[in-house]
Amino acid sequence: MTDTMTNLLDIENLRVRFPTRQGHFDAVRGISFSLRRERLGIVGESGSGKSMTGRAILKLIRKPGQITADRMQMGGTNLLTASERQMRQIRGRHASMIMQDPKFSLNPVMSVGQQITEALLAHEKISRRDAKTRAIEMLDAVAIRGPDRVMDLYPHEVSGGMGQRIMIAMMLIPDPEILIADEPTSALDVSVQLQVLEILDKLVTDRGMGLIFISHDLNLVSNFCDRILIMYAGRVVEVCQAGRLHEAQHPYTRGLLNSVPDLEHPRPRLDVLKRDPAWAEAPSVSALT
Ligand SMILES: Nc1ncnc2c1ncn2[C@@H]1O[C@H](COP(=O)(O)OP(=O)(O)OP(=O)(O)O)[C@@H](O)[C@H]1O
Repeated sequence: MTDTMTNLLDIENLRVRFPTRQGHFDAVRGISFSLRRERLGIVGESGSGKSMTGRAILKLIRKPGQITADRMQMGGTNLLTASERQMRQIRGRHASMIMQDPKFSLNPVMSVGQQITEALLAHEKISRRDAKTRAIEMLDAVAIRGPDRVMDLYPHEVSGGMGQRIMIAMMLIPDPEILIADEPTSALDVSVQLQVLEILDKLVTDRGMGLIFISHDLNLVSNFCDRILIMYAGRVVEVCQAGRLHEAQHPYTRGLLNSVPDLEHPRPRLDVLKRDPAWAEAPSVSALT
């Protein structure tokens, strides 16, 4: 049975800092959370520090950006002291990240089939022929119709939704325990969005993965995730169980909820989100479990 109570990840007092001409800018300002085998949503407006949080977990912040924390533990590994070599292994085997636009992540001069096959060969001791069969099975697993044909296509020949599913297939090759998805569906139209979400959902349920789902769309996240961190100005202002979002207390969360159109209870005008400078100064709410 999958152990659902052990934390896959513990992050305490994480900061991401960028030096600037005027001093420094803290994109993430001391946030704490843990991840179990669950769907954890991170929501907030543009610039609130969601992507930097996701990238910091895999130490993918580009220089001169700096990551500091009191603790960053992924299973048995202390991420704070892990070398770049160890981090590459972690990124390959334990945790993967799906970005918003797959076109930037796929190699433009290799066919889809070649990319998946090469990735499989790099991770497993199998023959090229078996790798090809597995690649077709993987495309099939992420609901790609006619996988044989898709194997021969190049990234520019596939649609956004298909590209995103191919990326998910690639990310699953090492069978990671943690998947970080940064706005994975925001470039897709609604029906394709749902297909990609279904695939991610199945992965958490069937493989017992922990998913960090980053989005600016509170509505989407509340339907899809188990627990939600609401970020504002680099801090976590509120933590909610998705099913209890209607009980959210923080005015920023309430504002995000009220600025979403509701088809069942339409309002003549949506609320404009008002901001209070005090929100940015309040201490970050802990989401450790
Ligand atoms: N290299 C950099 N130097 C200075 N500031 C940076 C740098 N990279 C990012 N930032 C700032 O860090 C803040 C957080 O960025 P981040 O990408 O995490 O936001 P986000 O919540 O994911 O927003 P979005 O939804 O737009 O992606 C932003 O204000 C951004 O301008």
